[in-house]
Amino acid sequence: MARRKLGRMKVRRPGAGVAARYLRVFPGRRLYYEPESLPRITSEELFGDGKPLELEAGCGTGDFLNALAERDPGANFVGVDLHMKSLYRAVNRAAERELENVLYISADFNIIYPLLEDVSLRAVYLHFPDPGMKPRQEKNRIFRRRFLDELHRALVPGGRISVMTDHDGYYEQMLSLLSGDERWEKCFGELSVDPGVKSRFHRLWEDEYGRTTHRFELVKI
Ligand SMILES: C[S@@+](CC[C@H](N)C(=O)[O-])C[C@H]1O[C@@H](n2cnc3c(N)ncnc32)[C@H](O)[C@@H]1O
Repeated sequence: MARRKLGRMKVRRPGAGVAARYLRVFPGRRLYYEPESLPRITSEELFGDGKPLELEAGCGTGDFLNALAERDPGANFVGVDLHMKSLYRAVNRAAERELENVLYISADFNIIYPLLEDVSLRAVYLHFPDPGMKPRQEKNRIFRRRFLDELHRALVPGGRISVMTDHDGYYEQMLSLLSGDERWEKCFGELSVDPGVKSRFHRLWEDEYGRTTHRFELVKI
């Protein structure tokens, strides 16, 4: 099945109050040229408290992140994605559940790094990232050397990156980037966090199309 077919879905635009509460938009030009004009991705700046912070890169419709937030009110959760319709769905569902500890940001994760503070994130999730439809789009992948360097800087000691992908080629590239990188404890197999809810793409690839999910965690040493 063509991957792009998965993008079709009907979503209602959130009302102004819901958007103001749950959605932030960080335009690309501003993020790239004037990141200091945007809020930093910390619990203090985004939620006004000092709770541990977890982040999902390419959160899509937020099914996984909203479930994490509902399960753990003692922490804050931020989802970042480029696709506004997916974010609308994530935001609408956060509002329906009256979650107080989740926020969604419309932004390109590949240029968001200046907003991440050192030693500030407890966990990062990268689940079913886009592999790119064409070879020339592979350069837009999120999992690359800079991703590992910046997240190693931003995670607390013992902090985790959780990765899942159904894409064999992307998985091979991840393993090759990780070979010889001794900054992480690498754990393959079941993930340590399972909110009991699969993300939209996890359901699609695993349950509907029977694809195998590669999964691993990197724990910052
Ligand atoms: C295959 S979907 C997976 C979504 C979700 N993690 C899930 O498992 O259902 C990949 C998501 O990554 C987002 N994405 C791709 N490149 C991105 C980037 N550079 N910055 C932020 N989001 C990105 C896409 O918009 C899409 O929602």
